[in-house]
Amino acid sequence: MATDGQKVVLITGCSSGIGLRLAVLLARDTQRRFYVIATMRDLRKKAKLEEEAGVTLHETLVIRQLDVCCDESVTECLNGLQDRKIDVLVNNAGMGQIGPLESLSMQDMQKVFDTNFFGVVRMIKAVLPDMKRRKSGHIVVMSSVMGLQGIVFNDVYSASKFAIEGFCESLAVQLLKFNVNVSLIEPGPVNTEFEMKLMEEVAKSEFPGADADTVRYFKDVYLPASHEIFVTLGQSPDTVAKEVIKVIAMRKPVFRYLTNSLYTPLVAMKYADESGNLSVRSFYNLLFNYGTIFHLSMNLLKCITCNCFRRRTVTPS
Ligand SMILES: NC(=O)C1=CN([C@@H]2O[C@H](COP(=O)(O)OP(=O)(O)OC[C@H]3O[C@@H](n4cnc5c(N)ncnc54)[C@H](OP(=O)(O)O)[C@@H]3O)[C@@H](O)[C@H]2O)C=CC1
Ligand SMILES: CC1=C(/C=C/C(C)=C/C=C/C(C)=C/C=O)C(C)(C)CCC1
Repeated sequence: MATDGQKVVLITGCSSGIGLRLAVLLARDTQRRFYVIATMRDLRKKAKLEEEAGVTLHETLVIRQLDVCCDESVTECLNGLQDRKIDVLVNNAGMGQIGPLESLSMQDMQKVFDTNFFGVVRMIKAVLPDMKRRKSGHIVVMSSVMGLQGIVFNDVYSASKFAIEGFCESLAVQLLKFNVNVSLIEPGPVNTEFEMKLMEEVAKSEFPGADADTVRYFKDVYLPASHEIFVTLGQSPDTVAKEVIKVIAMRKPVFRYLTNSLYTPLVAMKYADESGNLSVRSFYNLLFNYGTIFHLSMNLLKCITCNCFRRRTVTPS
């Protein structure tokens, strides 16, 4: 049970990736500021979290079942909490989707919205009455740079994150009246199971309905470039989790938090030219026209981020 003064943090999607690492790092806080309710939809996947939680399990971390797409599961989980009290709700659960639009089924696209948009809406709707009554609370949402700037072949995933951005921007104003804060976290690529799950889907697909040129652009141009982005700019789930902890610990939390400064200029283009041409054409050129420059600049970034440039210039041979 949470002790006085401890913040109760409920996190969705803790079976892997950012959610798992956030749960573990919060539970291991040296000042024991947090009591973590780490949730996942399938408890058969809890072994990894249990292992990484170590001695914090049943102390500052408990594991509960919660599927963000299921009303009963959400109700049951919240009713099982002491006084239904949650200080911080972290909406982390989510799924990606890539590929030519023509080859994706409406059902699969709806699943993305059910998880990334309506899943978050369902969670917020469920905790709101208690937070409003207590006049305290913090709602954190794992959005994405793709909630601010669309990326080719990520049309529906990106739309689901844009949707949650609009929802949160609207809601945040009303909630301030009740002393409830809303924060959007905007990571760029993060090296979790996210990319692998996407590649598994791609490997299974025969791209029904998509023409040969589009499939070629997707497979031979987009996929290698995207992988390069993950390798060069990708953050670790720990890095993102630590940024989230900073936001959770703030007395006056910020509304929007970009975790990856290397990616920020790509998002900023949109605000530099309100016509949208700068970003649309730059992304087009980066993908289709400047293959060599793209490749070189990614390699340069890789060197800067891994620090080998500095080591080479500073360390005498
Ligand atoms: N990785 C990246 O590059 C980026 C990720 N993000 C966002 O970060 C969040 C976490 O992703 P990440 O850790 O990278 O990816 P992972 O795939 O490692 O983790 C996703 C988590 O969400 C869970 N989940 C999916 N659907 C549901 C559901 N219906 N109910 C409950 N849990 C569910 C998964 O559970 P299960 O194991 O059961 O499938 C898993 O625990 C997502 O919202 C994603 O959109 C944002 C920017 C970049
Ligand atoms: C920047 C960039 C690209 C890819 C970006 C990617 C792949 C970003 C992934 C972000 C993720 C995974 C967010 C999750 O929410 C392209 C189109 C290859 C080429 C042009 C420049």
